[in-house]
Amino acid sequence: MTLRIAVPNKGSLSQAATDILRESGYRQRSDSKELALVDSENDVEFFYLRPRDIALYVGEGTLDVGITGRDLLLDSGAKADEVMDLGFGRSRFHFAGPAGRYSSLEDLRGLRIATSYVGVVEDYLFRHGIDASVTRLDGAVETSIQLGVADVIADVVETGTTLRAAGLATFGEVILDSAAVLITRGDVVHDDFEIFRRRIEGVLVARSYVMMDYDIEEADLPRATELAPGREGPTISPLGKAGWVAVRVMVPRAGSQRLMDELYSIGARAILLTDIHACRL
Ligand SMILES: Nc1ncnc2c1ncn2[C@@H]1O[C@H](COP(=O)(O)OP(=O)(O)OP(=O)(O)O)[C@@H](O)[C@H]1O
Ligand SMILES: O=P(O)(O)OC[C@H]1O[C@H](OP(=O)(O)OP(=O)(O)O)[C@H](O)[C@@H]1O
Ligand SMILES: [Mg+2]
Repeated sequence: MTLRIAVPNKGSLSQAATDILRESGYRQRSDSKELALVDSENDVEFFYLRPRDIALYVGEGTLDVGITGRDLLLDSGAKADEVMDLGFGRSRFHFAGPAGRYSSLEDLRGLRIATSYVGVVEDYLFRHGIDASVTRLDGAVETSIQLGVADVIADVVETGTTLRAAGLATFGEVILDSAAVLITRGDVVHDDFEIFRRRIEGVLVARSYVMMDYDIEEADLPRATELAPGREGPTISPLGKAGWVAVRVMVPRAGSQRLMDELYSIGARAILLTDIHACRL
C-alpha cells in the first residue's frame, strides 16, 4: 500500500510544508489547484487538505501521515499523535482583551470568549475550573470585541501585529506553544513511515547544523574538540604540514560564528563553514 500523506493546501503552513517535502526528495504540486499528487518513484501519494481537517483524516486512519499545527491537532480531538516538531509555523495561543482591562485568568469568569479553537479553549477552561461562554468564529476574531460579540478572544499570536492594530493585549499565561508537526495514528503505523520520517528528520538536522572544517596544531586539538565535539566525534585527517591536522565536524548553525571566533583564538586556521543539504544520522 502506498504511503498516503496529508499536506496543508492553504494558509500559514502550506508553503513551508511543501518546501520541506521537496527538500526531502518528494515530488510536490506545481499548481495550487491540484488536490492530490502521486509520487510513484517514492511510492507516496500527497493529499492537499485544509490544515484544520488533517488530524481528522489521520485519526480516522484514512491517511497515514499528516502535517498540521499542534494547536489544530489538539483542537480537533482526533486520535492522531504528534511524532515530530517540524520547526516552522511557530505561534503561541493566548487570551487577549482590550489593552489594560484584564490581567489574569480569574478575570475570564463569566465572560464571552470568541475563538476559532473552541476545543483548545474549552479544555483549558475546564482544566482551570473557569466558567465562561465560548463562541466559535472562523477568523478575524480580533474584531469581535469591537463589534460587541465577545469580551475577550483566544487566538494565535505570531508577531503580535494583529492584536496591537486592534488595540488588544494578551493576558494570563500562554495557553499553548504551537508549531507545525508531523502526525500519525499512534497504534497503526504504515511500514514505509520510518523511511519518510528519516528523510524529514534529515532535512531538519541539515537545516540546523553546518559543517565546519579547520586546520590546527595537533597539540591544540583537545581544546578544539572540547569546543566542537561533533555528533559522534570529529573526523581528523593528516595535513601536509608537520604537527598539524585537518578537522571536519558538524556543529549547530546557531552560534557557529562565535565558535569560529573561539577556534581561531586557540590557533585554528582556514576555518570553513558549509551548508548541509540533507543527511541520515
Ligand atoms: N501568523 C499566523 N496566523 C495564523 N496561523 C498561524 C500563524 N503562524 C502559524 N500559524 C499556524 O497555522 C495553523 C493555521 O493554519 P490555517 O491555514 O488554518 O490558518 P491561517 O494560516 O490563519 O490561514 P487562513 O486564515 O488564510 O485560512 C495553526 O497551526 C497556526 O498555529
Ligand atoms: O501575531 P500576528 O503576526 O499578527 O499573526 C496572528 C494573526 O494571524 C492570523 O490571522 P489571519 O491573517 O490568518 O486571518 P484570519 O483571522 O482571518 O484567519 C491569526 O488568526 C491572528 O489574527
Ligand atoms: Mg487565519
